[in-house]
Amino acid sequence: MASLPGLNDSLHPADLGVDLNEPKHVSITAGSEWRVDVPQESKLTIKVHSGVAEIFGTELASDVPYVFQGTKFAVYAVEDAEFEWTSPELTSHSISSDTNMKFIYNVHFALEKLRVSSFEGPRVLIVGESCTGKTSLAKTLCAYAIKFKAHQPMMVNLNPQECIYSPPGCLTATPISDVIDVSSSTWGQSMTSGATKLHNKQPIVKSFGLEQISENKERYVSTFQQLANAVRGRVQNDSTVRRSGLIIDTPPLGQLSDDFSELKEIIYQFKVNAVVVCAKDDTLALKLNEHLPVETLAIVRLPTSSGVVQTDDVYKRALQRNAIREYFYGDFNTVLSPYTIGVDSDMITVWQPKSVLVQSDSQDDLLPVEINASNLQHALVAISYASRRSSSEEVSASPILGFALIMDVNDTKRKLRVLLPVPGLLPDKAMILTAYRYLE
Ligand SMILES: Nc1ncnc2c1ncn2[C@@H]1O[C@H](COP(=O)(O)OP(=O)(O)OP(=O)(O)O)[C@@H](O)[C@H]1O
Repeated sequence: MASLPGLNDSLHPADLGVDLNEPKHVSITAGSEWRVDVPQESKLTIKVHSGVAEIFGTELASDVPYVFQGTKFAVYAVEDAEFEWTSPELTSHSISSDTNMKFIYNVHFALEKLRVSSFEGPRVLIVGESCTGKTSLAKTLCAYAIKFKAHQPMMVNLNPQECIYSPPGCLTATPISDVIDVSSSTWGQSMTSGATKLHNKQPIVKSFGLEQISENKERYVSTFQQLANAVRGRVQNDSTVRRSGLIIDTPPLGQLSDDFSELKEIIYQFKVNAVVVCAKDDTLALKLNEHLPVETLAIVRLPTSSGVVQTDDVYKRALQRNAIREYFYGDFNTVLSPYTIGVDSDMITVWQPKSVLVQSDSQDDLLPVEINASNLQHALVAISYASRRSSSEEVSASPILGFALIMDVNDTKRKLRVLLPVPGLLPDKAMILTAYRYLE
C-alpha cells in the first residue's frame, strides 16, 4: 500500500508478533568485546552461559542475571564466551576486536611487579582529555588488582563530576576490598546502604560542592589536599592498602590549569610515582614529560580504545541524578528507606562554597546562605562535623558526616522538609550547599 503523504514506513505499527522480551544469544571470541549503550529509560539483563567474560576487569558469574540501566560499557571475552541478553528497547550494540586490553594487561602486570617487590605499592595517576577512557582504566586496574591476590588498592577519585561510591560534587578515596558491582554506575554500595548484596565499601569523602573546578580552583586544591591527608593516615595504618597502592582518576585535563599546577600538586600530595596518559597519540605524554618531575616519575601512554564513547552533559547529569537517588533510595537490588523530617528554618545553618559565578567581596572560602526556597529547594547539602555555630574556616576544614536533601522550603511558615538517609534528628551541625539539585 502506498504511504499517505507525510507518513513513511518508520511510522508503521510494530510487529505485535515479535516478543521483545525474548532473550537473544551472543557469542564472542576471546579478545573481542560486545559494546552496548543502554538508554536511561531502558533495562538490559545479561546472563553468561559459558566462557569467561568480564566488564571493566570484573568477571561475570555464570548463569547469574546482571541488570543495567542508563549506562555504556563492553563485555570483554577473556575466553570464547556465550551469553544471552534481554532488553525491549536496546538499539545500539556491536562486537569489536579493536580493544586496548593487551596494553591494560601490560600496565597491570607492571603494577603487580611493583606490589610484590616493595612494601610501598605503586601510586598511579591516570590523566587525559575528556572521554579518553580514564575512569574505565581505573576500574579495570582496581578489578585486576583484587582478582588473584588479597590486595586492597585505594581508588582515589579527583573528578567531582564523577560519582564513585558517593553523590556528585565529592572527591573520594576508597579501599577496594572486594568485587566491584558491575551493574552500578557508582561502582556499588557504600557504608550508608546497610545490608547489601555485595560487600560494601568505606569511602573517605570530601565535599567540593561546586560543579566546575574552574569556579573555585583554590577550593579544589584544598579539598584534594584534605583528601590526601586522610589517605596518608589510612595508608600508614594499613599495610595491605599501602602495599596495594593508589589508583588515582583525575578530571579531564581541559578543566585544570594549562601550566599543570594542580597536577603537580596532586603528584606531590599523593606521592605519585607513575603516570598513565590516556590518549590516542603521544602529544600529551611528551608535553607532560617536559613539565612534570620525571626524575621521580614513570610516564607511559595507554592508547584509548575505539570503544570509549564521547559522553555529553545530558548523560553525565543522568548519572549524577542516579547517584543522588541511589544514596537515599538505593537501587533495584537494595531498596533503602530514607527518612523525612520537618525543621524550623532558624534551626539550620547553611554555607556555600565561594564561586566565580557568585559576586562576593569576602575572602572566606564559604559564604553564608539565606534560608529560603529559592536558595535551597531540592538542594543536596553536605552535613559537616562542625557544629552549627562554627566559623566558616572551621566548617571548611571539617570532614563530612553525610548528605541530606532539602525536599521543600516553606518561606511563609519558615519550615523545611529534609530527607536524611537514616532515621533520627537532624544533626546540630553546619551544612554546605552543593551545586546539585534533585527533584523526584
Ligand atoms: N570499550 C568500551 N566499550 C563501550 N563503552 C566504553 C568502553 N570503554 C569506555 N566506555 C564508556 O565510554 C564512556 C567514557 O569512558 P570513561 O568514563 O572511562 O572516560 P573518561 O576519560 O574517564 O571520561 P571523563 O573525561 O568524562 O572523565 C563511559 O560511559 C564508559 O563506560
